Amino acid sequence: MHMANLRQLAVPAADRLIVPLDVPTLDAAMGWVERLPDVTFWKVGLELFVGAGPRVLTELRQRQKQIFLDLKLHDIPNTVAGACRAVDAVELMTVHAAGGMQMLQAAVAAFGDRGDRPRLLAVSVLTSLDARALAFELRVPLELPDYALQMALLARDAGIDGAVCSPREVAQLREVCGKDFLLVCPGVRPRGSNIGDQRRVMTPAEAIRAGADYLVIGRPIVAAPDPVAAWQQVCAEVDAAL
Ligand SMILES: O=c1ccn([C@@H]2O[C@H](COP(=O)(O)O)[C@@H](O)[C@H]2O)c(=O)[nH]1
Repeated sequence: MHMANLRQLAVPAADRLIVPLDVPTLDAAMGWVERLPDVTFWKVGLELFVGAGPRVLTELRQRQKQIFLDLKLHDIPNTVAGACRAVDAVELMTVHAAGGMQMLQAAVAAFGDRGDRPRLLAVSVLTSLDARALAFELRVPLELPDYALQMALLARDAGIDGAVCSPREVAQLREVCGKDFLLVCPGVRPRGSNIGDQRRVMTPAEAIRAGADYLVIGRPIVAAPDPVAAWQQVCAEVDAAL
């Protein structure tokens, strides 16, 4: 199934949720996989990949889990292409749109027409940034939603399959980038939960209704007093929004 067609299909909520394994060791990661057996899609980010190495991908694969390798590659084109060539058997992986057209095209080209290639996502604007940081720290002379859109369009023009964006921008990106552009949203917080270091958040139901294909939800589930109940609650909220 082409992932971008999820919204047109009756895909249950659980298959649209990705839970990050933001832990330092393989044991800790596999502990979560056992504790939340209904989670089918796990995200491996920098902390776990640096701490546990590629073995974590093998372990997840052996358990028939889908994998989002979220390394947010951002380097010169040759280096990013080399890293992409080394990636095997993951469903999704990330590069930074801010790496520019040549870097994005190098990432796409690195996979060639490999049938098992991951869907490539470009991070548009990190969900931990707000308009003030974009303007006064990064000195980007565009409004944040416009910049996020430009980053997504750059990625799409480079042949990237989709973008990581805040739910706040997902409706606009969906409208402009089209129905087949995969949109994956972190920065999702059930009502009343702690936003932590996230800055541009919406609830799971709002994010799905706005056009997200997948939601990435970590701490509201894993830091909840009862993570299984928190997971089930998010699934119910998303199911009701579909
Ligand atoms: O813009 C981005 C890109 C990636 N992330 C990642 O998503 C999860 C979010 O975890 P929470 O605990 O739900 O905040 C985390 O692994 C980030 O690395 C993001 O938050 N924003």
